[in-house]
Amino acid sequence: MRQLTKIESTQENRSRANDYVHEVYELIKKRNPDEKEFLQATREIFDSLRPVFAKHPEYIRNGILERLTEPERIISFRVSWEDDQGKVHVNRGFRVQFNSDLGPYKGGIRFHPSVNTSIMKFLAFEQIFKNALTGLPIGAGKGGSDFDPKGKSEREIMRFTQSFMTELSKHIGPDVDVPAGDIGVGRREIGYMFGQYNRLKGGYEAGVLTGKDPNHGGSLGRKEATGYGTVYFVEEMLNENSLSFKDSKVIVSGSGNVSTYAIEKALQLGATVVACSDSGGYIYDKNGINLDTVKRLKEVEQKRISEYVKEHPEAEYHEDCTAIWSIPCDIALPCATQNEIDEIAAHMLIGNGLKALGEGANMPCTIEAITIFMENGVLFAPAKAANAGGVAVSAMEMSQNSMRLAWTEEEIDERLKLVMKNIYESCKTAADNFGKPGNLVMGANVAGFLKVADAMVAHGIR
Ligand SMILES: NC(=O)C1=CN([C@@H]2O[C@H](COP(=O)(O)OP(=O)(O)OC[C@H]3O[C@@H](n4cnc5c(N)ncnc54)[C@H](O)[C@@H]3O)[C@@H](O)[C@H]2O)C=CC1
Ligand SMILES: O=C(O)CCC(=O)C(=O)O
Repeated sequence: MRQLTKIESTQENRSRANDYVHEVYELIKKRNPDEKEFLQATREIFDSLRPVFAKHPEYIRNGILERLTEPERIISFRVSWEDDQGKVHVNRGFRVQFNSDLGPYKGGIRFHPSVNTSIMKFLAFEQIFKNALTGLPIGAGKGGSDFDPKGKSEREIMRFTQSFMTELSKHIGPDVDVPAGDIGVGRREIGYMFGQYNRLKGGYEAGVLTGKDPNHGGSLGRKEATGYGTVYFVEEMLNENSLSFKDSKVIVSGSGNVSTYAIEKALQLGATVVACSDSGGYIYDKNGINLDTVKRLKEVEQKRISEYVKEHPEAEYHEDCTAIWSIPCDIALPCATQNEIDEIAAHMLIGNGLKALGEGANMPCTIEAITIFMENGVLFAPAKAANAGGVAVSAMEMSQNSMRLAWTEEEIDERLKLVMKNIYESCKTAADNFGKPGNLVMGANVAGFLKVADAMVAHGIR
């Protein structure tokens, strides 16, 4: 971590920093008026960075904020495909290549009907800071399509994914841009994309995608990494405050990749997980949900979470997934999607005794909800830091692919734990150095920013 405390932050520097941040934010609003998720993500960062610019006028001179908030490249393309009945469909594909100062663009692919430019840009923007925090050599990107995988047959998913990759393949490569999974994209879709990429290139480029099956070039531990990493990070934060997962009551939203393995690790650390959800509703079991059933329903049978109560009549199912936050708990892990916790949910959780929250999903809490948590003394682990374990193990997959070898599960887990611990320490130190001890939101934003800003200065104005 850089030595930051020696530089004076004078009144003049502070007001120049405020003016700079204000001017750039106004510019971004003007340039991207309809991109509410992107504006939300930038606003949260900007609020943290004022003190940094007061101490580092060189970042203002180098136009870091203007450059950091404009993607290096946005690729948008048509994805045509044929369904099982022979009907032709057209979806829109995206890849936002946001920043390459620390390494090849790196970030997941999302298939969900809500995907649009704003959501792609917010996710790729968040990825800049998250990837920087890992300390690994990866830049930032994100991609996806407004394709809805729900209700599609196996062959339809394959045809769509191949068509998507036929265009995307022109823009990626092991040293250029390395996509992975996100909502709606797991090992199966990565497998189809990998097959299609190599078919088009006429070779075998192992490092072009991560999240592959460990039997076919993937890393052990990648599937578990985001969920496990989130719990490791939260456990660091809890321990610092003489708390732990042991004997605590936990709620995890979602029941996909991140949620499943966050639940698994929380259980291993002695917690009781009383609720989880999908986009249709949530299940609640006061004695603790059965993870084996959730895994089978979701990973194998691809069913709705409502099916759970057929096998566990002692549990309750409620439609309206947002009501999951009305259940009393000590620790909440939102692991489903953006803005799933608003002010109302935040007040409910606090009223029911919430002690800590860890963001497994990207930007699951609104800015207003974050403020409420902080003002009420809830320990808060922000997504950029807490869910960085997934991309960290992706970077490890890239290393293994380059070396043409495979590390063991234990080796990956040790490395993941260390990365999460280091991220926690960097966030804590940055928050201390900038006068907001314990504020990990500010700490994550500042620590990630400094890493990438220094690289941008070193690489010249471009
Ligand atoms: N897969 C990864 O390695 C990483 C994922 N993330 C983030 O974690 C979140 C979840 O991603 P994955 O688990 O990969 O996706 P997934 O597709 O495996 O699972 C998403 C889950 O969320 C549920 N869901 C969607 N909207 C919901 C809503 N409004 N309320 C309740 N449940 C809802 C879905 O039914 C599904 O169970 C996303 O925000 C993603 O960007 C972040 C870092 C890495
Ligand atoms: O593993 C990766 O490259 C990307 C993970 C991701 O999309 C994320 O961290 O949000």
